[in-house]
Amino acid sequence: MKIKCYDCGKESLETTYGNPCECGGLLEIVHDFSEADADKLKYVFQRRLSERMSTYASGVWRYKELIYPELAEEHIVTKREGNTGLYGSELIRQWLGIRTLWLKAQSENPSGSFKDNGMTVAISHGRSLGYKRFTCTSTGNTSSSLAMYAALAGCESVVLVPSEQVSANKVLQTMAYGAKVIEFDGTYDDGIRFYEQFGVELGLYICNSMNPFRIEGQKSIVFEIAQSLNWELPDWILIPGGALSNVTALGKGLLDLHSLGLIDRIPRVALIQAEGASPFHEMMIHGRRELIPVNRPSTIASAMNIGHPPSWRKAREFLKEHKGVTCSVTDEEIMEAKVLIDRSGIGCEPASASTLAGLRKLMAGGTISKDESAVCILTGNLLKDTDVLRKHHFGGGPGQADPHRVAIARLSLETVMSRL
Ligand SMILES: Cc1ncc(COP(=O)(O)O)c(C=O)c1O
Ligand SMILES: N[C@@H](CCOP(=O)(O)O)C(=O)O
Repeated sequence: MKIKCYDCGKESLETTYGNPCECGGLLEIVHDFSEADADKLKYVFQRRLSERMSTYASGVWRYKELIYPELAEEHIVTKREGNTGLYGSELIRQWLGIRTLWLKAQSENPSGSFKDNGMTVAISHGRSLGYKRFTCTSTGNTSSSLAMYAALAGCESVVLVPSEQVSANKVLQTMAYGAKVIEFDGTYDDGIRFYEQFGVELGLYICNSMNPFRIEGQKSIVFEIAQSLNWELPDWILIPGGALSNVTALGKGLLDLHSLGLIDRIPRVALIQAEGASPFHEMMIHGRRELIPVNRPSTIASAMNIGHPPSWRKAREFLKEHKGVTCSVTDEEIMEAKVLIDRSGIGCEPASASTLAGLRKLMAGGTISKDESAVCILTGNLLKDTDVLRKHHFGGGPGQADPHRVAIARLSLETVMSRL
């Protein structure tokens, strides 16, 4: 395994972790899988499914050989993350009119989002280097995950969080795990710029997704999907896009599986952004060579409220080379899809629902056919954003909007029966 700059190709030391290369490019982990044996790997991954207590009970560390083979087990900080459900929903399938649909509920992770898949690897790496203080900037999920693993490892965390357009639940979750939260005026993009400028001087271990160990861990999401489907992936995988670490990891994971011979075809990937924060989609549909940042991104899907995604070059390369597509959806479309996902019993936060909204749009536009199969990756938990839920279900005030809520003056069998 080596660490290389994606842009200038220079090889880096392991201690450069969460900072960009001197040239400003993103670092990337390059594995040598030339000795790997696909059948043996399949056998090992299958056997580990029955693990309950060991490190390999984790849905991330089950694939250690493809993620971070060199790391000594004693350094691993795990909460048996991953192992999330892959569900079908007849309600949603019929709403779309598609042949086959699965929903991958990353919301079932220990801190409630897909961030745990990458964070367990980043924190373990940082700990192996002797770090005791970890940091990130975040719209709330990265910080919750970071704070949880840092606490688990007996370490400290300090996080930079925009003072507006983030979910209070996520900030509270982060604080509850013991992180020092520094609020600032600005967006996630300003936080990233701060680390680009001062990351090295700070001397803390940075866990944002420019950290290549995060990307390695996040690859396990598609490894799990592939293993659950007996190494036969669907025609399409839909994923939400903000900073674009998710799609970058998905692409890298798919290429790993393909080069190892664990899958024989790479499915098409659809990257979905929220209309108010869609600089990547805009670049792709207009065929621009450079991304034009959005200075004031704004969407109800606060997890994707990002105007200058750090991983855009990597994301573009994968999507271009493997017939990927992009799409943007409005906040209304996101909420319509979210209500359905919640009602299906699976549930998710707004950002995740963009995948289903995007699938519907791409079907309506003829890009995806009803005879194809798809997986939507649901990245975060329903309870991650109760402000949005409150607004939707309470509308103008408690009890007013949702037809499932009725008020009765006195609790008696007659009054309850009269409302049934
Ligand atoms: C719940 C959720 N969904 C989607 C995203 C977007 O993923 P990415 O920023 O990796 O593109 C994020 C933020 O990263 C998120 O927290
Ligand atoms: N939604 C994210 C924003 C992207 O963060 P990163 O982990 O990709 O750097 C968050 O929860 O902060």
